Order: sequence, then C-alpha cells, then structure tokens
Amino acid sequence: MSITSSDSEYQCIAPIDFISMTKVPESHTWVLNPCDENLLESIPTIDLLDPNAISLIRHACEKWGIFHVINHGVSSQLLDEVELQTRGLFSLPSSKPLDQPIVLVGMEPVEDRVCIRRECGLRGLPSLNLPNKMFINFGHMIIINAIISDSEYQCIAPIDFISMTKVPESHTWVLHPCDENLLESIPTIDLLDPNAISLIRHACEKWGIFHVINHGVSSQLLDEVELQTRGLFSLPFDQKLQAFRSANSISGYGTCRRSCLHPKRMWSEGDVMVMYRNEMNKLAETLLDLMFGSLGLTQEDTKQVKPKTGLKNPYGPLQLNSYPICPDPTKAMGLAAHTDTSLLTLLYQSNTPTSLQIFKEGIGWVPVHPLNGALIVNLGDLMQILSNGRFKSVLHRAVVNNTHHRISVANFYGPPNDVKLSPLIQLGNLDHLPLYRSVTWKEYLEIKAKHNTKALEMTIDKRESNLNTKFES
Ligand SMILES: O=C(O)CCC(=O)C(=O)O
Ligand SMILES: [Fe+2]
Repeated sequence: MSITSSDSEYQCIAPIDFISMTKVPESHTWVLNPCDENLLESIPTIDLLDPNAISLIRHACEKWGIFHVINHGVSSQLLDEVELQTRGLFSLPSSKPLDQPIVLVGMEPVEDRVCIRRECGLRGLPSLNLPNKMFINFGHMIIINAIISDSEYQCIAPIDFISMTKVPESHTWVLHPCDENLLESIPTIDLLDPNAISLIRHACEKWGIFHVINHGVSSQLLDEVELQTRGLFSLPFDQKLQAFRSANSISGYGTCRRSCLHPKRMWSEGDVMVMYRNEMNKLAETLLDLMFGSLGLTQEDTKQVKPKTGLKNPYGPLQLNSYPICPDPTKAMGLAAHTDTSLLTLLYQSNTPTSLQIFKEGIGWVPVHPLNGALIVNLGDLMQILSNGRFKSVLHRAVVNNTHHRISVANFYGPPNDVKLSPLIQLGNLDHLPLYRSVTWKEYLEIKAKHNTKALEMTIDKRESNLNTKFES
C-alpha cells in the first residue's frame, strides 16, 4: 500500500520563490495565444449617471458579459487603499500590519466567474452582505477583506497569551482532572500488521479513537507541517489578525485546486499544507475502507461518502490549533470537550507533555500521550450515523501545560457537502432499521451548532416502527 503523494502531485503544489527568478522556468512555460493590443474594439464603459445606463448595461451584458463602470460612487481613496493593502498582503512578512481588524474569506475562481466556496453559505457576489467589503485576488484565491465592527471584533479578538502571567477570569475553567497514571490507553494500530482490519474494528467499537503507525506519511512532511504551523502562530499578533477567518468560513490560503488539471504550473504560490491535506485524505480513505471492510462492507457499499472527483478535491477543513504556554493549566481549557462532526479526523499532535484527552465511560478522562511518528484517528458523529451506531464518535478535549507551546493539526474528513448520509443498515444490527435519519454534513453542522452535545440525539430517526425496535433491546 503506497500512500505517499506522487511526484506529479508534488509538482503541482511545491512552492516557488518567484521574486528571485530571472527567467520563466520550463515548468512554468505556457504557449499563449497572443492578444492584439492595438484592437479598435474594447469593452463598453457605462457611466452610472448616464440616463441611458439601463439600456447600455443590458447591451453590455448581452454582447460582452463585461464592462467598465464609472461614476460608481466608490471613492478613489478607497480603491487606492485597497491596492496598497493588497500589495502589503503579498509582500508579507515585511509588510506593515493593517491598523484595523479584517476578516479574510477564501473563494475560488471557477472558469471566468467568481464563485464563493459553498462552505461560506454565500451564493454569488450580489448576495454578499458584508460591511465595507472589498475583493482582493490573493494568488488563486479571491479574498473578501471585510473591515468588521467593534462588537464583532470583541467576539473574535484573540488574546495575547505570551505576555500573560496568570489565567484571567474570562479564561478560568473548573476542570475534571484526568488520571495521568492510568494503565489503560488508546490502542495503536500498525497498518502493516496482517491483523490490522480486525484490530481497527475492535478499536472503533471500543474506543472510537486509536493511534496509527506505519501510515505511509513521511516524518519529514509531518515535521514540516509542524514547523509551518508554529511559524504561523508565532507571527506578530497584528499580522495574524490579517488572516482571520470569519466564523462561518473554513477556507484559508492555498493554491488553486485546479492546478493539477494543467500540465504546467501557474505563477502562484503553493503550500506544504496542500500536500499534507492530500496525504491525509488518502490515508482517511484507506482507513475508511479498512473500517467498513472490517464490518463486511465493500467499497461499492461505501462509495457515497467519498469525493466523486477523487483525492484532488478533498472535503472537510484542515484546522491548525495552537495551545500557548499557560501560567496555571489546572484552571484553563485548551479545547473544551466535544465530538467532531466529521466521519473521521486525522490528528497530528506535537510531542509535548499533556495533550489530548478522551472520555471513556466507566473510567473518566484518559490521556492520549503523543506517540512518536503516529497519527491519531478519531471517529466523528457522521461515522456514528453511517455505521448505525456500531462505531461511536469519541468525546475529547485538549488541555494545556506550563512548559511547552503545543500545536495540533486536525484534518476533518467527511463526505461532499450535499451528500445525504444514511445509516448503512446492511450492517445487520437492530433488525435493519436505521437508528438515525439521513443528513448531509452541512445539515448536521447546523444541528450541531444548535444542540451541541445533543446533536446526535436530535438526529435519531423517530419513526414509530423504528423506535419500538430500537429501544426494546
Ligand atoms: O488539539 C487537540 O489535540 C484536539 C484538537 C481537536 O479536537 C479539534 O481540532 O477538533
Ligand atoms: Fe476535535
């Protein structure tokens, strides 16, 4: 089983230092159909103060699909400022930080149209309703740069942890402690073990979480991901603010997803994170096959949950978590107890003391100590739904410590947004009745946002006939 990315995939995403290039390398050489700069025809210009503007716009829309607009009411100072800020953004890290908080929302250009990623829940430019919005083309990502209000800022402003000497009231938690000396610990699965499949089944049924080793993801890539994540989090506070994402956005900086469709690379930057994501999604698919295989299901049975377009189009966000050193870890919470909504999450954690903890019925909080070279696999709520309750999602939290800055990188894997997931009742449990009703990941996220830890309960299929059978046993 080979799960490292191929040379050709790497070629698509490896970053390049454009600044120091004196000629276009072969890898970036395109054959361009030239454009006649002396053409007499040009796109129409519409003056919005012209009384005929309406018919001119119609003509421009029908004949050209593009036009200049003048007297549009946007001040030239604002446009100059946008250009300045855009240039500043691309000349990071040396650029001067903006003096106002901004929200960056990633979008991607599709063909000639600009299309907002569906995760944002926004459909097209006219429906955007952000105050003071501007559009900035960030390599292959279009970024909406929204200057946010004071009250919005209050909700999202991060705290400058580094200079804090005690946990402020606003961050003080009462923690149910975890027994660090427990003998029980989550299972470790070696993917090269001939018994991997049955061990995975046991781990999924009993724990909902396990370490995976011999997973095929190179330690160099993991080291690089950790380095870049630390680099990102150690940027000056003001600079990090520039890359803030809004609550309903899951996108960040990266190369165009369609880069790999072209034989030549484009004049834009790549990112080690993109490579990591590809690796993680490949591994997630392998693990899914093993998990469902362990229940006697074939790839045909489970193909609904996989991206139809293949691994180049992964579903689910990559989340970088930073847990700064804390003066009093007994009073602070790194990440509060939750289950993930995904099918499964692949988690990389840095090798730092105290870390992830899971809640195990009958035991309490169990620490998940870092295991060199291993990745953590934890099951999310969608897996519980899909497996009709056979595999359980795991309740987990992250705690902090007073000596090390911990980071973790969570790759949430799930089905395409619009795919309805139904319990796979071929599993043969509970008289073939589905415990849960079908949901898309998007619908489930809404349920989760409303009901949090009760979200799975809210997804139970309440049809009369099901209830009788389900709860008698
Ligand atoms: O940092 C960790 O270990 C946990 C991260 C996590 O649970 C998450 O990002 O959902
Ligand atoms: Fe999580």
